[in-house]
Amino acid sequence: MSRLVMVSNRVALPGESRAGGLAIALKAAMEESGGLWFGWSGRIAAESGHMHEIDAGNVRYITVDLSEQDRDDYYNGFANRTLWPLLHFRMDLVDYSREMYAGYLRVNALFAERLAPLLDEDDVVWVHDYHLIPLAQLLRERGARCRLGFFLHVPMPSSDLLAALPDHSRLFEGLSAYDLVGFQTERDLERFQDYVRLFGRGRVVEHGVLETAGGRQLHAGAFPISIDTNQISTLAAKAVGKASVKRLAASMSGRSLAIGVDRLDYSKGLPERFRAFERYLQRHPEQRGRLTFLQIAPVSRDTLPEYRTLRRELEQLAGHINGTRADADWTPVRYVNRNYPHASLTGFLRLARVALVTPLRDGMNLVAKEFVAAQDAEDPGVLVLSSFAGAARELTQALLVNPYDLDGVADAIAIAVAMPLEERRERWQAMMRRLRHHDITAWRQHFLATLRAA
Ligand SMILES: O=P(O)(O)OC[C@H]1O[C@H](O[C@H]2O[C@H](CO)[C@@H](O)[C@H](O)[C@H]2O)[C@H](O)[C@@H](O)[C@@H]1O
Ligand SMILES: O=c1ccn([C@@H]2O[C@H](COP(=O)(O)OP(=O)(O)O)[C@@H](O)[C@H]2O)c(=O)[nH]1
Repeated sequence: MSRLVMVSNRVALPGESRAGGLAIALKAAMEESGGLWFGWSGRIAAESGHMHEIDAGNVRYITVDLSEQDRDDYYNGFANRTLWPLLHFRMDLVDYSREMYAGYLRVNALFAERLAPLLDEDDVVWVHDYHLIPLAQLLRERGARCRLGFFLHVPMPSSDLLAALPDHSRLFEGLSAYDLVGFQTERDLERFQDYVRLFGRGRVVEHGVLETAGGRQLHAGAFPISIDTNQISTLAAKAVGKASVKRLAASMSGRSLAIGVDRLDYSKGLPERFRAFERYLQRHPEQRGRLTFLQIAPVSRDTLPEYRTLRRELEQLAGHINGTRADADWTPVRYVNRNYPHASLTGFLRLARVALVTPLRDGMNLVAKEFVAAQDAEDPGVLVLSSFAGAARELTQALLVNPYDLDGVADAIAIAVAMPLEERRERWQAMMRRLRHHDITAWRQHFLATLRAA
């Protein structure tokens, strides 16, 4: 069997636990299959390029340090201030400069330089996410002849938005050096095909087979990422015995819990969610005091101005809602900027009657899937899910909402709180069937089998 080489900006090193779906999903996939995981060490050094090696179980981790300048231009800059907002349909937040783009290409070239000598011809290399779009081309230029696949974890936006990026054709034509390009959903794939046809100087030979300007054929498909369903389910059942979970349960004083769990990111629709919860309290005064909303929001990319502004806005909103709506013995919103490990987080999810997963745009959203897997089959909670999350394509039995429609989200919360047990069970069973079948192992195997056959 050929060796699997995963490449991603963020590598989940042994013992590390930090919010972020890509790292959590790849960790599960990597531990199952073994191989090499290559990426940024997360460390800053005087110069870029120093490598670290760790062997743990069947996985070898090789990571590279970056200089402050490279981190700022590549990760903070072009990846997270240009591509991230663009790919999440937020043109208003896109910040582009040639310097940042040059830094992005420089770090991709450095990764290719360090990785190419480690590759064998029969390796299968799987590159992840928008940080590393040009990597295949740079590896090929350095002699890599193995299979190369790419998976985009974030949405692929409408082609008109992509076309607004300076130098977009150079960037996206780089994808043609891969043998297979994977997206989260069919919609993402369709939008990419539109881009290739309308702006990418290429042609759609047939659905899933593209020809680029240079005449190279490339396969593309939808591969919705998932979770380790059994593991989350088992962990959640065990977690209810943990002290942190028991304390949360005791603190509810018989009230129901609504939960949100998201990195503190503007794509997650948190201000809109807080306002929708406030709207629920206004529109349903009879339910006042019956539901407490716990939002767990570990800080993310917190040196970037957009993220700091969001943090201030949420602090104000939580303060405003609590100041105007709380009672002496009830605080409507609990807002926590901590990162919890899965061992307790899954227990929190299991305690909740309602989960609010209402991103404005999200590639997939693993929290939505984890919430379903964490439920007690006898008394499952209700998922309120944005139709703009990739997960909504699969979890169709959730209460699907438009996160911009505050009244609609408020009504969905009220419906969720009042939903009879029978209906909750039916919806949950259908979603759980899907997740048992389409788990992280199925995702990895499907992508790799398609890549090997491409
Ligand atoms: O590494 P960070 O900059 O701290 O950000 C965390 C990750 O955020 C994004 O996650 C995406 O991948 C998830 C799994 O496929 C998906 O469910 C979610 O919708 C996406 O937002 C980002 O794409 C990753 O590269 C980051 O590591
Ligand atoms: O305190 C926290 C908050 C989140 N997460 C995890 O971070 C991941 C978030 O992935 P998702 O796909 O929902 O969004 P992303 O952050 O990748 O955009 C999920 O596995 C969460 O369980 C976590 O471990 N601890």
